[in-house]
Amino acid sequence: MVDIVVLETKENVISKLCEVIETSAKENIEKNGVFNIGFSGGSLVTFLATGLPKIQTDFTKWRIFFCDERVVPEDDADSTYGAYKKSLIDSGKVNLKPDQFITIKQGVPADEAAVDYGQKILRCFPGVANVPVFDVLLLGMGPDGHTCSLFPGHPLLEENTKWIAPITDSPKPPPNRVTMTYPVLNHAKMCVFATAGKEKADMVKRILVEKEDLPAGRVKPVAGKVIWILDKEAGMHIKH
Ligand SMILES: O=C(O)[C@H](O)[C@@H](O)[C@H](O)[C@H](O)COP(=O)(O)O
Repeated sequence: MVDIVVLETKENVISKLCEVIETSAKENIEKNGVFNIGFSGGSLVTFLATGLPKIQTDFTKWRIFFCDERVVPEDDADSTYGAYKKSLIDSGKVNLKPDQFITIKQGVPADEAAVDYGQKILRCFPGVANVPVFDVLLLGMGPDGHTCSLFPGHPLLEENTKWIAPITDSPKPPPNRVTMTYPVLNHAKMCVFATAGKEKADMVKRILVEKEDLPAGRVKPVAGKVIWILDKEAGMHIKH
């Protein structure tokens, strides 16, 4: 099921995004005692740094994974974990500790980091049948329609076995990353795109209106839902 929400401003997108997260966190913590959520990088870092401090939740029950991560040192400006550490942990804005972030192995190449990350995830989902079921995966969409580190025309789009795959030729720098693959994305309970800005409007139209086969458009959880939260600029071609 695909829900599309078009709101006036980027601030409205952030508020709606965090409202959705807050509701899911409450439900999953009440049911399972833990909230397994995946973070992406890019503008989502700022969205969450702005919105998460305002939500009501027990952050100590959160376990945060990465939908994709750059294979760089954590103190590198390109590190997605590094960006969240600075904006959410070091800032003291929310009650999250470093060990609540399931981070990738440092100092190894992408292929080794990917295998290790898949094993780390498996340890967090004991007894998982075939694919871990995340409560929420927060996704971005690049201007080329990529999501996570799944890029148009890349062989990784056809990866249907590995949960986490390496990429060493990312067209979006840096080149070396690990990424969740569609088997994981499409087994989540809920995937959420938070997308703002007129530079995304064309791609949003190609994916959501013209149904072109692009990476972000392939996110369709088999037993879950996907929500696109857009501001009016990114959603200018969406009839609502
Ligand atoms: O680490 C990354 O590069 C991200 O995970 C990436 O997939 C991002 O979500 C999109 O590129 C959208 O980024 P923006 O929202 O900044 O355009």
